[in-house]
This record gives sequence, C-alpha cells and structure tokens, in this order.
Amino acid sequence: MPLLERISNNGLPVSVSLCGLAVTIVVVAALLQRRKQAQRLNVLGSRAPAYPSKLPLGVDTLYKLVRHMRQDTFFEFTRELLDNPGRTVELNIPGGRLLLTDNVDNIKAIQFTQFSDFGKGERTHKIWENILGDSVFSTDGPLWVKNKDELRPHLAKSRPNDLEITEKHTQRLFDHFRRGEPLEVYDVIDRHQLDIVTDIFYGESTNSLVEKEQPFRDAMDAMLRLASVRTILGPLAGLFPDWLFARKAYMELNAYMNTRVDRTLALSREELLKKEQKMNLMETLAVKQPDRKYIKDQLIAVLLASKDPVAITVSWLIYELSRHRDVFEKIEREIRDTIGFEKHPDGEALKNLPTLKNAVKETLRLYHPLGLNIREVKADTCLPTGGGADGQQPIGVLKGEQVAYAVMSSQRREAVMGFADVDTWDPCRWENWTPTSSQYLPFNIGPRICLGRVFGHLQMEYTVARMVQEFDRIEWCGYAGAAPDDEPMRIKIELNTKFDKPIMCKFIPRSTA
Ligand code: HEM
Repeated sequence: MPLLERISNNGLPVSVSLCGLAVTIVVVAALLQRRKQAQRLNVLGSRAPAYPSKLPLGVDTLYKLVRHMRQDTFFEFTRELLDNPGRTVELNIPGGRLLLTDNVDNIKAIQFTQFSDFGKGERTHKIWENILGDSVFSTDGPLWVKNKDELRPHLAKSRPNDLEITEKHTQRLFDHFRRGEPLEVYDVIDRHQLDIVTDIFYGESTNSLVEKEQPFRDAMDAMLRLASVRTILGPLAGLFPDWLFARKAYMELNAYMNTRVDRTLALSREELLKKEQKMNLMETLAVKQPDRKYIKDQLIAVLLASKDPVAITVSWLIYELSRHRDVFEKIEREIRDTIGFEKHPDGEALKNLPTLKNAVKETLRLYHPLGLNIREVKADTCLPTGGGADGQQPIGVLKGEQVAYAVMSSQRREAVMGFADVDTWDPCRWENWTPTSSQYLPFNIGPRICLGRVFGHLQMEYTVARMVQEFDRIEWCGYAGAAPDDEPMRIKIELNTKFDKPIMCKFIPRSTA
C-alpha cells in the first residue's frame, strides 16, 4: 500500500500524520548523527560529564538555559553545572553539543596554547552579522588579523586629548550626580561612556547625557538583548532574525551609522590626510578603505568593545564603594596626599593611587564584564583536561561544536584564587597578592588579547578618581522598590555581566557635605 494511503487509513488527518512522520525523521536522523559523533569522539579522548536531558535533542536543557537567563540565575546555574572534578560539562541541546568549562587549563588552551583550534566561527558570525558584520569580534583567520592590525594603532594608545574629552563628559555626568536625588548609576555611567567613546573614535559625541531622546543607544541595547538570547539558541537563532524581531532598532542603528559614515566618506582623501595626527578612527578607516560597510562594522565593534566593559565595571565599582566606606576613604586619602581635590589627574597621577587601581582590579576579578565567552571548534581536537571519572583526561571535541568558557566563574574559584572569600569584594587583598595569568585574565591572553586595556584602565580610573575628588560620599539607596533592599544583587548575563536590579545611589558633593 502507498505510504500516504497507509497514513490516512490510521484514522488521523493526513497533515497531522505527515507532521509526525517529519518529526520522527528529524529525531532519528539527529540520533544517528549523534551516534556517529560519539564514535568519532571516542577516538579523540574522554568525555566530560553530560548534563542529563529528559527530552529528545536536549530541548529541556535548552529551555532551562533560556529560563535561567531570563530569571537572572544563569551565573548560579553555570556554577552548579561546573561543580564536578574536571570543572567541565557537556550540554546536549538542539543543534549539537555545547561544552562549558571554567577549568583554567582549558581556558588557557582555548585562548592561547591551542588558539588555532578555537575560533569565533560561522555560527557567531551569522548571529551577529547585522551588528558586528565582518569586524574584529566576529572574524577569524586573515580577515581577523587585518582587522586587528588596522585597529591596533588607534586603540592601543591613548591620544593627548583623550582626558580632555573625558573630562568634558565627566562634568555632564556630575551634573546628574549633583541633582541630589537617588539615580540609577548604570544608566548615567553607560551614557557617559557612550558619549566619550563616540566623541573620541567617531569624532562626534552622541551627547546622550544632555539629550532627552537616545534613539541610537536604545537601538543598540535592543539589538544586543536579542543577540544574547540568539547566541544561546545557537542554530535556532535563524528563526528569530533581528531585522524582523528588532526591526525598529535595526533600522535606527543603520540610519545612525550610515549618516555619520557617509558624512566622512564625502570628504576627499586629501582633506582627510591633511588632519594627520588629528584623524579620528572613522577618518583613519575611511582613508584605508573608503567603504561604508567596512567602516560601519569596525566602528560598531569598537563601540561595543570600549563602552560596555568600562561602563559595567565602573557601575559595579560604584555599587561596591557605596557599601564600603572604608575603601572610599582610603582612595580619598591617597588623592588628598598626592594630587589633591582641585587638579585633575593625568596618567602619571593615577599611577600613585594604588587603592583605586586595586579596586578596579578587584572589580574586574569579581564581576568580569565579559564573564562568559564562546568559541567554535575549528578542527577535531581535544581540550587538555576535565574528562573521565577523575576529571583529568583530555576531552575530545569535534569541528563545528561550541565551547563556552566562564572567566568570571574561574576568577571566583577558591582552588584557583588561593583564598577562601572568593565572592567578597576586597581590593586590599591585592596589597599582598599578585595573581598569575591563569588566575586573573580580564583582558584575555594570547592572540585575541584586548586591544584597549590601557585605554580602558585609564577611563575607569580617571572617572572614579574624579568622582572621589568631587564627592564626599556615595550613598546606596536600595533598589527603589524593584526588590526588597536586603536582597543580594544578582548577576544578569546579557551578553555582558550586568546587574539584575537597578543600582540606585545618591552622590553627596564635597561642598555641601
Ligand atoms: C574593562 C575594560 C575592558 C575589558 C575587561 C575588556 C576585555 C576584553 C576581552 C576579554 C576581550 C576578548 C574577547 C574575545 O576573545 O572574544 C577583548 C577584546 C577586545 N577589546 Fe577589550 N576590554 C575592555 C576595554 C576595551 C576598550 C576600552 C577597548 C577599545 C578602546 C577594547 C577593545 C577591544 C578589541 C578591539 C578587542 C578584540 C580583540 C580581538 O578579537 O582580537 N576593549 N576585550
């Protein structure tokens, strides 16, 4: 009997039966593929413990990951998952295996010793296509090397007027602080950093601290929020394209960038070259390759790289300073004894503020802003350790699989840090503790090391030093009704490591204290 006839004879409508058949075929094909992969993996090495899934293809595991992400318990969940001898776990989700690790030897292999085995990969490129295009953050191989080489001269140094520009926007930030009302710290710090980096790298600030409407910032936020969920969804991300699910943001982002890039492209090469040392990044890129998409991709990547980690770290730092008056006062004493409260610090002056430096480093340890990162396996290979019953055996990984590594989690492990109070913010520990590059790696190690680490440190230290010069204290004001004030602040993983509740603080100026 023909297949269709047999299906219709079992009493179900043909469409339902066909649907069931299609699902069965997909599931069987996936199971067969997994069996083949298991055979290849056995040849390569051991396996990490697998997180148990109850539903085919790990649909329930994916659901749990998304749920924990939405409930801001993702960080706690990953710590739970990694609580095994090899600090590595295998998650089977639709689209394939995802390995998660905070084992420092594995992190070192991914970032450095086996760099060529792990890349950003096609999947990341596809998911981030409409935000990062072909930029340094989303490419591998020769294109990534070219991108990095072109950005390095501009990002790896700070320019003579960087602090002047920073000060202009810092004054605007302080205008908000001086209003005397509790304010949401991250909101203004994020705008502050956006205004600075667009001023420095684009040559035109968004001025979001003084403008009422912030369409560009809102658009970027909407695109990033969607992209972080799409990253978890992996191969299913294609079902939720950003140009459709964040249409307004997608249009706004493009309109904003195109207008600015086109304005620069309208200048002749000679006009641009005349500016010599004063060329901003947008102009430098326009001279190198006068192509709208190329310039736009690089600039958005730089904006993302330079704004978010700095703004997030400074916000966590203010949160902690508002709760640690002793540390605030120690920084205050160091400022009083060196530059005083009138003169603005320069790079040299900041070097003489050890407690401020330690506070920044401790914040990067405890709240690493890029806490979780992901790589695609480029060829069948092994992670050096974390497999087998003892958690010491190499783990086989297959080309195309995804490996996520959690630096924030490794920087909070007692066995790695060498002290017990790993979850406590304590800048003073740095007076007697110099971590190795396996213990503390906020800027990555190896070829993909952060290009803006000097600029980033300068921004963070300058902003906080100026804050302590101008303000007598920071008062923590609870969560403004968003949650009971005695609830701990949780970490919200939204691409970066943010806060699940608003950081509400009041800044008391020195003159009125
Ligand atoms: C708190 C401040 C910062 C932290 C913690 C930080 C951290 C990082 C990390 C962990 C990476 C590696 C990302 C990956 O491998 O996927 C990275 C890459 C990068 N960072 Fe930063 N960053 C900071 C500030 C900055 C600033 C201010 C800039 C620009 C001025 C910048 C520019 C870059 C660039 C261009 C890359 C890409 C490097 C590559 O893929 O080759 N970063 N950063």
